[in-house]
Amino acid sequence: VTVPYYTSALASASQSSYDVVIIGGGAAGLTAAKVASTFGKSTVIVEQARMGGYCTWTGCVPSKSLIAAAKAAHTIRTAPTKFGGIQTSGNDLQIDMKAIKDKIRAKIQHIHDEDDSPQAMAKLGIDTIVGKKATFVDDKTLQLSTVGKNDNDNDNDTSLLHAKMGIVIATGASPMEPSDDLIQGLSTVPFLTYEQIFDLEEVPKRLTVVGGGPIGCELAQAFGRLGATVTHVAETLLEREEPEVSETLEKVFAKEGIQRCKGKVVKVEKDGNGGHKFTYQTSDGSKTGTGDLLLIAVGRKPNTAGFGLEEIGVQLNKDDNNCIETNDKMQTSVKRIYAAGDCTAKQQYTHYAGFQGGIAARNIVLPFSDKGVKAPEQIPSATYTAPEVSSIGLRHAQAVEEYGAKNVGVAVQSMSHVDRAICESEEEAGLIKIVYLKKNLKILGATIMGPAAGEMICEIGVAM
Ligand SMILES: Cc1cc2nc3c(=O)[nH]c(=O)nc-3n(C[C@H](O)[C@H](O)[C@H](O)COP(=O)(O)OP(=O)(O)OC[C@H]3O[C@@H](n4cnc5c(N)ncnc54)[C@H](O)[C@@H]3O)c2cc1C
Ligand SMILES: NC(=O)c1ccc[n+]([C@@H]2O[C@H](COP(=O)([O-])OP(=O)(O)OC[C@H]3O[C@@H](n4cnc5c(N)ncnc54)[C@H](O)[C@@H]3O)[C@@H](O)[C@H]2O)c1
Repeated sequence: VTVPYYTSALASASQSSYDVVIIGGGAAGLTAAKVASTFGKSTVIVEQARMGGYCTWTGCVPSKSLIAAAKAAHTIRTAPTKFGGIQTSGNDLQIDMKAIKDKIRAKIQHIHDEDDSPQAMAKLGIDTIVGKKATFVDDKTLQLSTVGKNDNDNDNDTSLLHAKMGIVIATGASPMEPSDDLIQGLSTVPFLTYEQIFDLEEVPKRLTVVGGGPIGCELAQAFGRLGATVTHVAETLLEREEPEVSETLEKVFAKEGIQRCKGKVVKVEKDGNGGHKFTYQTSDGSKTGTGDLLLIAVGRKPNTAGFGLEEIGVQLNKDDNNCIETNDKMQTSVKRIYAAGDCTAKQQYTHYAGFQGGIAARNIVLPFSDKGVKAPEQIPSATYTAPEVSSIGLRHAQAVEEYGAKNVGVAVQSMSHVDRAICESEEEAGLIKIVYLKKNLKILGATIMGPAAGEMICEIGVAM
């Protein structure tokens, strides 16, 4: 697999001093720039790789596009049983992974060109410097260096950039690649993360997915539906959701033929046939399994190292993967420097990253207006498994812990009683669960599992 990482340096910056300087051209940086520019401030984004960040290139856009293709394959396979009167000729659906990949690439390019590119930014009056890495010199100054040159190169290609009002750090996060202390032998066995998986041109015969978070669950199901024999190793599926979600997803995965290994991978090694063997720890001892291709999806770590943050006094949270500490105005421990998005690791979602970016920029350009705008704690999120899972606020157990069992009510509706779900043949798996305070019926949290759960949760968000 080859992944083109750097776009050509495309500098549209016309000056060396701006009101607001933003590091990172992902969801957080783009929204921060749009807000600062809307307030009439001169604004520049420095992006070391590709405008649009990880969501566009290796995250939401390719994953949701792949999931859509997998859903189409699944619909064709299951239509005869679900709806009757629709015939398919056996089970031999043809999947051309290269063609799917090419389509995904085209969608990425479309979104990049329209929404994220230097040209799109220029139309909004925002300058961009692409292909340069920003490193802090002090709280107002960044040094820019060409990406790809190593530290020992005699790099004449550096310049300084000054921020008159403030800087927003929006540098995102990268896949966690566990050391050999955590997964013995991992460094000796080829594996992929989400940074490479969307470049596959063939459906892997036997795919081992490690990790039961959103990435592991979404991709295990998608590749299963596209024809891979998937082994999914994870203690629990979507452990941050209500227990009913994990239980239901287990049943759905079993029905779709995904082999589940409930435990933690502790060791991997080559199996001698071009594949791998893994050992995982379960409640009743260690077990093994094998596969051809290994996908590691065990979390993402904030990009906060190697560009001078600590040297200028920006505090990192050592207990939380060295994410950047901010107050609720998205301001770091250094007054003129703000941070937003995955590098703050609060919750890693595109919409939240954008929201935080907007708050950071707004608080830079209007520092003296009231007390500043704050980022909310409760945000809706959705995981695009089938059925979709969305949630907001507290889970039942969290609400009980905070308010006491006798004060908390729960309303649960199974999808099997929802007429709309029955019509769509989607009633088998899913629920709507709302957790509330009994005394005033205030909603504390909600979970939806079912078709379009990601859309439906917003209504509850508005109600909250
Ligand atoms: C497979 C996958 C699927 C996902 N699906 C969803 C989804 O469905 N819904 C959802 O809400 N979220 C999803 N996410 C999460 C989402 O992608 C992130 O929350 C979002 O991209 C965060 O945006 P950001 O701006 O903080 O960072 P990023 O998008 O990571 O952007 C950071 C940018 O900063 C640049 N940069 C870093 N350091 C420097 C430097 N020193 N100088 C210059 N530039 C620098 C990087 O090159 C990068 O382009 C998914 C993530 C993955 C991996
Ligand atoms: N639809 C969406 O909004 C969406 C989709 C994908 C990713 N994301 C964002 O990206 C973040 C990162 O996703 P992720 O799924 O990589 O991470 P995650 O942190 O959500 O989940 C990782 C999982 O891997 C497990 N794990 C760790 N080590 C393991 C081992 N050795 N063996 C087996 N399991 C192991 C953990 O217990 C955990 O459950 C998400 O939390 C989310 O914020 C969002």
